[in-house]
Amino acid sequence: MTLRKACTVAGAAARSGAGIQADLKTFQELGVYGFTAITAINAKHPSKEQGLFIQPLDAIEAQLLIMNEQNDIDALKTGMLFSKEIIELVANWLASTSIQNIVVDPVMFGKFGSPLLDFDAMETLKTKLIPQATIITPNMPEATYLLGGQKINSIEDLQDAARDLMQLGSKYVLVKGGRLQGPAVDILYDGNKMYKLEAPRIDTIHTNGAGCSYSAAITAELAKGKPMEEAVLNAKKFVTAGIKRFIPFEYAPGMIDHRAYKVYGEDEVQFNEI
Ligand SMILES: Nc1ncnc2c1ncn2[C@@H]1O[C@H](COP(=O)(O)OP(=O)(O)OP(=O)(O)O)[C@@H](O)[C@H]1O
Ligand SMILES: Cc1ncc(CO)c(N)n1
Repeated sequence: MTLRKACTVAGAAARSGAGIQADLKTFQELGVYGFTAITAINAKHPSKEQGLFIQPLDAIEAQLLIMNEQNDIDALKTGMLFSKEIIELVANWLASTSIQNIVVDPVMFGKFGSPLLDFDAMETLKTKLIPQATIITPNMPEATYLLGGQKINSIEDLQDAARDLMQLGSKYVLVKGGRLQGPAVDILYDGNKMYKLEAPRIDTIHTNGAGCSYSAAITAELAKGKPMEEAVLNAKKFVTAGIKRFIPFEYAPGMIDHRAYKVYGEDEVQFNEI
């Protein structure tokens, strides 16, 4: 069997729970080969004011060109892109390729609200990148910002947000309800059918990288040729297992364990059309 290739265009995260490192670990665990293009280095520490190092555009462009030299990328995800200029570069490059499966994780904030997207980049994200996406995977605050301030406080609000976000032009929308109370519910919508994914909530603060790894797992599954519904369900199982076996960190919330799915097997996730 040919080894499928998945690619991530995202920021590096020093603790490796989130960002490029999380993506690469996820690709490896799910059996696809991973390519990376690093847009920024996120190395925040409580004792340091600024730990975000944005990479020059020519460095990012060089990585994109190298990754796609053989024109054999099966699926690609974007994570932290930070600026209008980087989003434009990635969007223009994507339009020049024949990549079929494009997962856009519209990363805007770190776990505790540090900005990972420039305030003037939102419009470019919405008009240049998202229309090229096969699926977008916003969490609740990201969905709210993409929808110009629409509040999300319930599962019904997640459903409304999924419907409204379809207007931005992706083929599928996955709105993640990680910040709601109760079970961990996400909504998948294809413009026609709507699905609810539900996993038991795990009582932990160590969920760093859950979102990045979720979109990376969807990318890996799409690279293997899985249909979207199955790709999202497998990805949810992957991320739920990772949260369950979290890796605590001393002075800050720790991260998910990317090995968990392979080591301990899958967890119960309900997937129903609603
Ligand atoms: N405590 C938890 N127990 C079980 N599942 C959770 C928990 N917290 C989040 N999830 C699930 O993890 C996935 C990621 O969701 P979340 O909304 O936290 O994304 P995110 O904010 O983008 O994550 P991050 O910023 O940490 O990368 C979703 O499927 C969500 O339902
Ligand atoms: C580099 C990077 N990407 C994404 C996130 C969001 O979790 C983060 N904290 N850091």
